[in-house]
Amino acid sequence: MTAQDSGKRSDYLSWDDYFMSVALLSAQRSKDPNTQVGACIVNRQKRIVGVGYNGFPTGCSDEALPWHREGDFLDTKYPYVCHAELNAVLNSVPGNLAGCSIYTALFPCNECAKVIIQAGIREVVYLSDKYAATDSFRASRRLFDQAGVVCRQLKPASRIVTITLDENG
Ligand SMILES: Nc1ccn([C@H]2C[C@H](O)[C@@H](COP(=O)(O)O)O2)c(=O)n1
Ligand SMILES: [Zn+2]
Repeated sequence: MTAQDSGKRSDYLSWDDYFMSVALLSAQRSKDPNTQVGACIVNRQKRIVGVGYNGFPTGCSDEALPWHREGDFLDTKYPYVCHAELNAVLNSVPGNLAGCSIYTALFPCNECAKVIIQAGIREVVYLSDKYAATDSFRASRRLFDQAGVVCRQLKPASRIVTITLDENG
């Protein structure tokens, strides 16, 4: 019997698109007004073992710290925000991340690159590389290259994934 004869749906999400969609859905939780990033860690058995998004550390109010991009360093978000990839690693189910892949909406910065490498993650799948020209992201590339972590930009099969939160489906 062919796939067509079986009646199976043909427009289901690929694994790559599915895991990136989970990362992007997680990003919707971010309070950052400028850039919302989500990350999803997947093990070799294609099981999701951690998700995260960019936000302030637990216990630090989303209203008491600044979300600004400019101004004195201490008056911007940068010294306070935890990146999506860091949170995905820290939120992961206790165990081993060795050999896992991380799906992230935005290519990891150098600080997250160090965490990803040290956690044993071997593949980075990203959607956007909008900060590729900055030193932080150039450093990440260098770290990943040396550590043998494979990076690939996802070219999604489906550009739009629709989720309707409606009790009638
Ligand atoms: N791979 C990345 C890159 C950035 N982030 C977070 C950190 C900030 O909340 C935001 C970047 O802010 P922007 O300079 O674009 O206003 O994105 C991350 O979680 N993961
Ligand atoms: Zn980072």
